[in-house]
Amino acid sequence: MSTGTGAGGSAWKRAQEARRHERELREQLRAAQWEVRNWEAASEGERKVAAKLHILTRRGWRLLLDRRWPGTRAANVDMLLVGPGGVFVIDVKNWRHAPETADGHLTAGGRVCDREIGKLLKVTRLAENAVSARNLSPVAVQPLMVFAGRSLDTALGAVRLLGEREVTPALMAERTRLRPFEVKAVADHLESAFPAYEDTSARTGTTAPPATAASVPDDALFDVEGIRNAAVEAARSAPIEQWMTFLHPDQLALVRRDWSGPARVSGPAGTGKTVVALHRAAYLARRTSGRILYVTFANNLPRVQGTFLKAMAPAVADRVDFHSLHAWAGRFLRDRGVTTRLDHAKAVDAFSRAWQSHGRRTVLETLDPAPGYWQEEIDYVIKGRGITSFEQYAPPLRRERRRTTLRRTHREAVWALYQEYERNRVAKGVHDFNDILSLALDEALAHPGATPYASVVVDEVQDLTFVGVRLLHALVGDAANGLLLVGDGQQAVYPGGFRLSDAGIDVRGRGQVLRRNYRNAKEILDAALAVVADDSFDDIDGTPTAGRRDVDLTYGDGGRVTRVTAPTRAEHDEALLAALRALGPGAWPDSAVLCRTGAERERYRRLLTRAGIPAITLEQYDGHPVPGVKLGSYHRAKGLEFKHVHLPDHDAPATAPGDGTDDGVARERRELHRSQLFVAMTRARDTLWLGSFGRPHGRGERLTG
Ligand SMILES: Nc1ncnc2c1ncn2[C@@H]1O[C@H](COP(=O)(O)OP(=O)(O)OP(=O)(O)O)[C@@H](O)[C@H]1O
Repeated sequence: MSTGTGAGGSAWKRAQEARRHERELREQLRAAQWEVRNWEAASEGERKVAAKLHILTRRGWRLLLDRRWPGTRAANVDMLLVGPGGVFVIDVKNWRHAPETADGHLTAGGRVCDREIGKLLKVTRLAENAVSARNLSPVAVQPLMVFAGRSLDTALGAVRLLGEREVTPALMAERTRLRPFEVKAVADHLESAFPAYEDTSARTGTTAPPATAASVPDDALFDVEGIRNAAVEAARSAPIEQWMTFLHPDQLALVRRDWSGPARVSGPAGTGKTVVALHRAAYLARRTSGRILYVTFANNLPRVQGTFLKAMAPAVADRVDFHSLHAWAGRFLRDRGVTTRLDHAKAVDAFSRAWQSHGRRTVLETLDPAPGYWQEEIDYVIKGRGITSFEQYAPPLRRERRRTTLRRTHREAVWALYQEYERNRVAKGVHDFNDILSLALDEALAHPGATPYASVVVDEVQDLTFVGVRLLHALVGDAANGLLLVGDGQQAVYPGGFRLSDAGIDVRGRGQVLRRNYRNAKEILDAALAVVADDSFDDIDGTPTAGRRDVDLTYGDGGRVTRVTAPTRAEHDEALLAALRALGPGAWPDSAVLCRTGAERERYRRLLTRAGIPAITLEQYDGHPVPGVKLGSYHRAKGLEFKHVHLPDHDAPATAPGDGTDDGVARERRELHRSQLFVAMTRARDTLWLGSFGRPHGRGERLTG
């Protein structure tokens, strides 16, 4: 065995490598100190920090020293640093007393120094403004206050406070968001936007420093090991996604906009609404000392979106709370000391009993003999809209997105069923999901200002109920930049609906529509739009919208839609497995199998397991990459996307032929099915697999175009 191959040998090699690296870093620091030595505008402290940061310029960063603050005659910006980790606006402090942070204030030696923070934030805004011309999101611009001669790493609101020792490792550890040509373009742009204040040509001096023993730094504030670890860490982590840094000018304008009250962002599938919502949440978090609440309906999405925000804006991520609406409402009530007893199973039982005594053999059965439709009527129309008296429910109440005409006699029967359900539920001493929202709304209205939220961002708003939206509105009211509602009425996957104006939310003049699709290949979007082409819908702001909408595509041609029709279910399933195997394990993490129901999802989970194809459910997925195919229902797939999407049995009929369902009810159900299928299809970026198989009684309907 030769030396260097055993464990001891490789440890020796590593130690040698570490020593070489340390020597190199110390030489670099010495060279950097030499380069900034003539920087006369700077204090000694600034020079020390600049020398530390100068080391980064060997790793693709650009350091701009002592820049003029545009629009002022005398003010300056100590440093602007642009590199793989983004743009940093740096204020160097060389204070006699150690900086301290408490209760949101910065102090030193008993003196409050908040003005310094305010000044840095102001100049950061100017830098944000400048780089927006390069389509950079504000999240890519971070304010740093660096303390010469100190060792610390903390934050005050959006400002990170670092010691001279910590600053270099901290910046090296930032995940990569700019590629070399982008660093150059952004730095060049900033160089002209923030002109040099003094003649800082000394920073570009190239004369080699004399290699005397006296100039070798022996500096406790130079963290060689920290730098080495940060470099290893940075090399290990993948660059963050492009959309986490760069936005389309239309998106950027929305993210940075000042809204005088509640606002609405809509747009067809894949047009970057969630991207705008996430950047907006980060932007708002930077501008307020309050917290931001980011809410969706589905309970798996908050985890995923929280993971994304952490990657794109780690400095503010801890001030944005991601929750599903119901989970948040439950927590809010608990915090307020309101007792609740949410018990879905018992509530369902209360309804079943009510149906037995007040639904069956009534006029309701002539429209739909199955109880599901009537339970939805109670959940989404009556309780979802907070209706508490028959007078409110009686005609002419518009039942949004409910196609079936309910005459007065029908509504009376529904009301009797509802009252019986409520009696049964109360007798069991339990609450249903709608009760939780209503209780939370009452609590929020009774105690305005009871939550710490400065702003609320709602994603997938079309799936919330009227009461849910009112609750979120109640948290911030009509405050400027308070409520942002993001979503697309075409992607509603639950029955029923509401209009914002009925909820007292006025977004007139504050609504924006996004039109550029960044997700789907053309063939996929065409196939999906064909499904809903004839289904016009009313958006929550009341705008009537045609099913087929104008969308600008980012990805032109390309993409593949595969339709497989098998004679039997077994052959259909085999074809699905063959399609997954053809993709291969490398593609599985960005592939999904989506099903209409949870039961179907379980069925396909078993199928994949038996076939040896690893799979994780969307309930388990939190936005971090994991090996294996994602498996979930259409409902759970909302807001997500995958390179390859498979929809087995995608055209299963919404209603069985001859089951006694009224035409209106059947039509409504088919429409909802099409919306759900549309959502599932538009999750696909590159390939879409649509499976169907012959059913004994035929398909019952034709779903796809
Ligand atoms: N400016 C951008 N540059 C590059 N990609 C972008 C940009 N904006 C959005 N995207 C990408 O477009 C895709 C769709 O974005 P997003 O999920 O925000 O759309 P959406 O409108 O919320 O979609 P849906 O309503 O269908 O859920 C994502 O892959 C996102 O990364």
